[in-house]
Parts: sequence; structure tokens; C-alpha cells
Amino acid sequence: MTPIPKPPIHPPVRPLRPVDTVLAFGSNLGDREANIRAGIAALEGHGVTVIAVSTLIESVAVKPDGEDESAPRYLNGVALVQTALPPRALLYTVQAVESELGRVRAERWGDRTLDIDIVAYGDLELATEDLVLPHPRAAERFFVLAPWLELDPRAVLPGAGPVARLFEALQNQSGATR
Ligand SMILES: Nc1ncnc2c1ncn2[C@@H]1O[C@H](COP(=O)(O)OP(=O)(O)OP(=O)(O)O)[C@@H](O)[C@H]1O
Ligand SMILES: Nc1nc2c(c(=O)[nH]1)N=C(CO)CN2
Repeated sequence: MTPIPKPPIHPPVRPLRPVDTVLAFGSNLGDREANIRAGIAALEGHGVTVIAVSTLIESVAVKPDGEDESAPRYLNGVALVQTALPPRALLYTVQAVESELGRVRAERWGDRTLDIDIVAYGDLELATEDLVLPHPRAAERFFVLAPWLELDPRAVLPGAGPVARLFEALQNQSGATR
């Protein structure tokens, strides 16, 4: 009697579930709002589903030495998104979109057409050479916390606590916008 062939064994395929992710956008060169909107639209075509986009707010540029009134002012906003891309693939994707939108990397915190930071990726906490999650400076930035709170008043920054509390703490420290 011929043995019945066994079905092939496939390695288990784990469906990648979309992860709730928070992205921060900033622009202080060119048509700032158009740059941010184009960046958000480009991400939609690259494995990112946009759930909500905050109001865009304007602020003075923060440079390594402090606020720089002579630099072009920034527009900043936050988007709540979902993505099944793993964290590093998401980083490459946002960097590709920044380059598409004309971003040139020169000095630290230099003026730019578009900056996209991964503020939080689910509740993942990670520190590698090229990716730190949550973004290490998110808790100190009004221009990240304020638009994030607008979209989600109950938001929590992994490892740091409720965004509302971080925002309040920041308001109690004068001049802290970095
Ligand atoms: N959560 C993160 N989101 C985006 N980039 C990150 C993150 N963690 C680490 N990086 C790294 O930071 C490097 C510098 O990024 P970038 O040039 O956008 O910095 P920046 O926007 O000038 O400063 P900042 O990081 O303070 O916003 C990137 O090449 C990337 O590898
Ligand atoms: N106002 C403002 N200042 C900045 C910003 C930014 O998005 N907004 N981003 C920086 C580096 O990412 C450095 N300084």
C-alpha cells in the first residue's frame, strides 16, 4: 500500500498585526504645511495607515544652544498611525519620505523641509544605535506633546507616563521646548 504523502510543513507564519504608532512632523523650510501634508500622504502609500492628524502649530526653532529667533520658524504636528512595518523598517520608511521631500542632513537640528520622528511604537521600549523608542526627546518637547494631547488626551508615553502629566511638568519649567 502506498503511503499517503504528508502535507508539507510550513514554518508558522505570524500575521503582523498593525501597531498603534505616534509620528511627529516638523518643517521650517519651504512651504511648511505642504511638506508635512505631502509627507503624511507619502507614508500612506508605504505601509502606514493614518488614523488622525493634529492641528499644525508654529514655534520658534530650537537649536543646540537654545531658541533661535533668527532661524525660520517651525510648523509641527503629530499623527496617530497604524503600521505592520517592524520598527526599523518604519524608520527607513520615514527617512525615505524625508529625502523624497528634499531633506538634506547637515548640522544637528539644522533647518529642514521635513523631519519625521517616531515618537512611540506601541508600548515598545528600545535603544539601539540607530533607533530609540520612545523618541528620547519627546517628553521635553511642547511641539510634540501639545498636538499629541489634542488627538489623545489619555495618551501615555511608554516608560514615562501620561502625556498630560509630562505636558504639565513642561509648562512648569520655563523656556523648555527642546
Ligand atoms: N525614534 C526615532 N525616530 C526617528 N529617528 C530616530 C529615532 N531614534 C533614533 N533615531 C535616529 O536619529 C537620527 C537622527 O535623526 P534626525 O536627523 O531626524 O534628528 P533630528 O531630527 O535632527 O533630531 P531629533 O532626533 O532631536 O529630533 C536618525 O538617523 C535615526 O537613526
Ligand atoms: N520648534 C522646533 N524646533 C526644533 C524642531 C522642531 O520640530 N520644532 N526639531 C528639531 C530637531 O528635530 C530641532 N528643533
